[in-house]
Amino acid sequence: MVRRAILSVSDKAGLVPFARRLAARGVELLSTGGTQRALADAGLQVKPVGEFTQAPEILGGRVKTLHPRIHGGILYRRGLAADEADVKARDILPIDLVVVNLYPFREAVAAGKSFAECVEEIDIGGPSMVRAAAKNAAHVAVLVDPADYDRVAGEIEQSGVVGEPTRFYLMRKAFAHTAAYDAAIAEYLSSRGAPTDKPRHFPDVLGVVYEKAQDLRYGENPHQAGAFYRATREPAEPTIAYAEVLQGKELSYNNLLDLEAALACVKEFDETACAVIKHNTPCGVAKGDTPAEAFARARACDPVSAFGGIVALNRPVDAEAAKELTDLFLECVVAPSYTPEGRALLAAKKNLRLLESPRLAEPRESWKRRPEEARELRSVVGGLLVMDRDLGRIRRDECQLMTRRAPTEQEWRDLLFAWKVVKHVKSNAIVFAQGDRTTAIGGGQTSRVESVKTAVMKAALEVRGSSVASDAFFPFKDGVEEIIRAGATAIIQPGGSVRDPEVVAAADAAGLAMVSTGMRHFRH
Ligand SMILES: NC(=O)c1ncn([C@@H]2O[C@H](COP(=O)(O)O)[C@@H](O)[C@H]2O)c1NC=O
Repeated sequence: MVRRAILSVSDKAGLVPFARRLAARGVELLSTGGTQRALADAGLQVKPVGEFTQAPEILGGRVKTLHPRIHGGILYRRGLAADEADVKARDILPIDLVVVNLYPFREAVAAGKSFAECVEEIDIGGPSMVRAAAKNAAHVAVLVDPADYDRVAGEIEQSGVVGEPTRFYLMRKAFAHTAAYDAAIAEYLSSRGAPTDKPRHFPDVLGVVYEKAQDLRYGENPHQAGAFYRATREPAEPTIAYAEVLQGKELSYNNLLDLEAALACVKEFDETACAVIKHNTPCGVAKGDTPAEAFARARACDPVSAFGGIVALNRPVDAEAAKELTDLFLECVVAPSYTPEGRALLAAKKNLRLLESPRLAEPRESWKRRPEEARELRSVVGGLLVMDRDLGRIRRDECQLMTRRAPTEQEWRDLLFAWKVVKHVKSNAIVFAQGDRTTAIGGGQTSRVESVKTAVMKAALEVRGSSVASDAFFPFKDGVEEIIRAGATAIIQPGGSVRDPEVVAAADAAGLAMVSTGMRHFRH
């Protein structure tokens, strides 16, 4: 029976209605300063912790619940003679429900508060109660997330107790909560040698705590088990990790990888755009006046590869786009939303996995990244490689002209389009583009010239007159010569090869325009 609850929360969302439901079931409420005031202001009967412990809050709130009457009441093993004798001898009353969420330490760091202010936001009493209650989950329920209030209140209303499955669910959640909290503190402290130091870009300790979103049928191949973990807090930018699955077969490991690649590619564009991905690399990218047109143009770049592809669109899918999409066998589609007609048409393709990522429709400026979201992690055996995500973008005025001839206006448009796409193609990467669409893509080859040849060999569209992006410099002039042979007229590339003079001479001899970005976009 839940007789007594302690409530001590920084995030007061949902607190009052929840406490009201507890009080209605006769649960005695104990609470700390701010939480107690919030409850009392709402007209609830609530006992201040200081009154319960006969020890007032001291040190400006640093010590409020750290008391044997609180921790004894939480931790004693109900029914164990020795513990029962202890609590009786010391007049310790049971606390069967602990409702706590912690000082907003991460928010203080994100807000750029001083070291001393951030340290003051390290919660001590809260995690102690959470850990105590979680340890004693055989007898006590612990709530760290307002999303769970309703479930717990419902159980207490039904039976007066919180059932064992819920208590153990809450126990797991509580330790994950304190682990993530402590990991954030460790990472913050290890990112500087002394309080006044400027934080290091990469901390000495990486606080990586992810929660399992789902077990996957298997990993990259059926003999490899797989699971998908996601950050405990949803990022502000569009992400596959928090996209809603509207229909279709279960997502696989490879689907998730490809969806991430598709999403990353369309996120480059503010205008209506579509990316078709196969094996984690684009096989067609295009802008269009409508989503339907963008998809049709992207698909046409490599219609053979588009079969079984993964598609991302950055505009709502309407009936017209849905008709185009259902015309082809696709594995997955992700878009910011679907019109009811679009949704109904796509529903006919039962296996097609349909995902909705509403943040795709929000302006790029609102995609504010926390530091950990600007990092990319990859594992090696026994280690993690960490780097900044490739968020590099180039403006036209940042490019340097390498050749005698400068690009025409149309070529500039095509070059900058191709440059946005080439970043997402596996290295060595070569992208031909013309008229806001890719006309040929060559990637994943072990030499640059091979990537050019692959692009041209596979081209389903006319490549003559295209402009070309290369993700890294040309080590030899052979790649450029192949581009010239294909009839392309302009090139954008990082520049910086010792053989740049030969490469430029080849381009000049053919009347090509070539610009350098000074930025490389390897993607291994
Ligand atoms: N010092 C303590 O004994 C203590 N006990 C609970 N807290 C925290 O105080 C916060 C609630 O404070 P208030 O009810 O005053 O708004 C909660 O985030 C809780 O985790 C404490 N604060 C910090 O350690």
